[in-house]
Amino acid sequence: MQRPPKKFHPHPFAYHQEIELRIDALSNLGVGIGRIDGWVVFVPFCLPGELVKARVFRNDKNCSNADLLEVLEASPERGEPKCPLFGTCGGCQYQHLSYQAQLDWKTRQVGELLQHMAGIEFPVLPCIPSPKIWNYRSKITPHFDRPKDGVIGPIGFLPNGRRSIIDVPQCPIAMEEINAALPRERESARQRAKQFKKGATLLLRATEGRVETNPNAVVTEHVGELSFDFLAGEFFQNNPFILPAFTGHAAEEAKAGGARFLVDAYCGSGLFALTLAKNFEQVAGVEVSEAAADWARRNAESNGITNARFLAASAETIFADIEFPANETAVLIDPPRKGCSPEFLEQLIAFAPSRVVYVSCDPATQVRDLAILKQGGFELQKVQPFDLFPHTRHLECVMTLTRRTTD
Ligand SMILES: C[S@@+](CC[C@H](N)C(=O)[O-])C[C@H]1O[C@@H](n2cnc3c(N)ncnc32)[C@H](O)[C@@H]1O
Repeated sequence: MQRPPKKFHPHPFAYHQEIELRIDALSNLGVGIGRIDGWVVFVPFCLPGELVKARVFRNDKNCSNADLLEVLEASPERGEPKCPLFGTCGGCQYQHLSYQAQLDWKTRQVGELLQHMAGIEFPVLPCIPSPKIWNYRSKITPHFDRPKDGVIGPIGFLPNGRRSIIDVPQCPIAMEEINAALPRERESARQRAKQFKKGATLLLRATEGRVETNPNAVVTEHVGELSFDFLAGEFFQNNPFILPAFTGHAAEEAKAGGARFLVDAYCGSGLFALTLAKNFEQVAGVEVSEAAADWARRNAESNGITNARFLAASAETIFADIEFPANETAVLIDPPRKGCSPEFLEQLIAFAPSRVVYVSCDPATQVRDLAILKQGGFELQKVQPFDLFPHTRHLECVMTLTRRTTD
């Protein structure tokens, strides 16, 4: 048997002990959870209901981690993964699960987070599917490590829980044009191996049917009747197929209470501010990246939108500047994964808008912030997950809150 790593803690299982267990649930990292005599064991790539054989590689304080060896009794939801690297590559967690079951798990995951983290029992609406479930990603960024003796090793992504990059020649969730360009880009990097003193990251961004590899090139994405220019290396939602439904839902939720004004905090290059602008008299966006705020202004102009202005600043500063009456204002927030800062939440509560539409790619930090907003006088009205990332554990979740009336 292979020798355990120095830090291996031998209880309750020996290093590489083979165990059989029934999987009960999936964690929010998409990993199967089972129990042996009440002790929790995490096993990736298996599904609820399955009986599996697994090999323990780590015991933590109150759980163990094991690699999947064999599925002894398969779930009826189990399907054939499309990618030969599924199980090795860290990009996808759910290719072996039917698409409907993926949606069901994502819906359930949000409900459980609400219950466990904030003590809120709330009916989460079924996760909205992506219109395209393969070849939907418009951006990938394969990496490679420092070339050795002038030769580049694997070019791809980090495998699950391990440190060395695995070679990814094709990626079935990336757009067709990205897969068509990938062999050429990988070969071109290999030809230039001597130029790289360190590891590097390649960029492949597909818009308008072509692939851009220069992060500073201007690219254009179309959402409904609007077009958005931005730099290829910058943030833009990377599943364009679902964006009309996603922004349409945000629009419905923001205008539902009859608000006349909209604040879009963390607005990037203006996706929500500009797609929602026709529903409001005036819109104000705030974005910390000077460059992104500038693109938002230019996108307003190129789309003929005259009722939106953008501030390049940290999100909380918008409240000092805003002249909209709070009871006629909806605030849309779409922060990075880490969620909102305490300063922002404090200012938002003090401003007390009539509605908040909170969009997030990490429902855990969203639920954490929701608990603060609830204490600050807001009531949860609707929870709608969207599957921007089929076959992965990721999702976007839109929560609508209204201000509690005092009478
Ligand atoms: C998840 S992205 C959303 C962007 C935009 N809503 C979209 O969908 O394209 C989050 C954005 O928040 C910006 N950001 C991060 N921290 C910020 C802060 N403290 N204040 C304002 N914007 C911030 C980032 O630069 C990024 O553009």
